[in-house]
Amino acid sequence: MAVYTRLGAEELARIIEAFDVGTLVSAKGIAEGVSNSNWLIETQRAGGSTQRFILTMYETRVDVADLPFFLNLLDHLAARECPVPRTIHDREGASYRLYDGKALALIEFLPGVSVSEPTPAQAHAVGQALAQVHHAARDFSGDRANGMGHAAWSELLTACGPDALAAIDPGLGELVGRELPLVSANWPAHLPHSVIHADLFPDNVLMLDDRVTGLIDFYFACVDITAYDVAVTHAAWCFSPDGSQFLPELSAALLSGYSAVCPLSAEEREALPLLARAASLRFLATRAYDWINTPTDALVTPKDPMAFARRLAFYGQPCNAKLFQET
Ligand SMILES: Nc1ncnc2c1ncn2[C@@H]1O[C@H](COP(=O)(O)OP(=O)(O)OP(=O)(O)O)[C@@H](O)[C@H]1O
Ligand SMILES: N[C@@H](CCO)C(=O)O
Repeated sequence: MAVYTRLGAEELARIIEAFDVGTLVSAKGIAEGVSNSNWLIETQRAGGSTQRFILTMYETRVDVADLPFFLNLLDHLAARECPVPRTIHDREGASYRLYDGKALALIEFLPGVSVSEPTPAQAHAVGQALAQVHHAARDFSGDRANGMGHAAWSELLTACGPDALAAIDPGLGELVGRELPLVSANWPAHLPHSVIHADLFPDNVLMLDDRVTGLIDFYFACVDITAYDVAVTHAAWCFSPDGSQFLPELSAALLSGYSAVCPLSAEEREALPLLARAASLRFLATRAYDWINTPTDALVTPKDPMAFARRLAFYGQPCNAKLFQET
């Protein structure tokens, strides 16, 4: 249950009064998500029309200093027709407010659901939407380093320690020990950079049939290698959830959707197998760390690190490098 902060009806009504959105008529805590507290808010204008919003209270993971980057980015992308929620500024024009020492923001509610068994048509639409974001962000002036780059994966995996990794799986330490230095040594830093989402998993995409209605949860967004975001999205969408099965039709559809909007250069395609190994390491690292460090009585169930160890092993096989080449 991801509502860490309890807010009473009167408190919520006072918070909503700071925005020119009418009066609060309902507020429901949202169970999905693990990082922040989220409420689905409904308000009513004097004329009787109702509107829905998402109220987010940022808990420990998001640094308040990064909020202008995330929230300005949403407004920049929304203004360029990307399917992302607009932020609602308060009556003083601020995109977030502080309440009881925590930051909160009100954003547009978007319809749609997160799919759990994507079809090729849906993967194609997601590829297109990702490329649309990369394209629309080209003239975004904000800058933010990737806090979840290879230094962070190394640190997290070192903090796990060999014994804990071996307890997850006997072969995990060896896999990580081989892949981490390989990815660092071959990092294609010369490739084009842009603002990237960096976490575009199915649960961060809202869809209606084959249409993307919302890309959400931009709280890992940063400036990094553009093709790395394609690799992250590929790793997130093109396998069975446990990583044991590669889904070639989803892969082809995602890549063709992306390239229809932003063609991938030969150099980017060449680098994608390595970037996909990097993406697998990134999620393996955070998942392994959480697996080891989440108390057994916590409300949140940690995600399986092996699902990304399997992806890492898949992308590391030379015969699979060709899947990123144009077909
Ligand atoms: N703009 C929106 N429109 C509609 N629903 C939304 C919107 N933003 C968030 N949601 C809903 O709230 C849920 C939680 O949002 P989100 O994924 O941003 O939470 P989080 O705790 O920050 O995420 P995570 O655990 O993935 O880091 C989503 O799964 C979705 O159901
Ligand atoms: N999307 C990530 C969690 C947020 O970084 C995962 O599935 O491991």
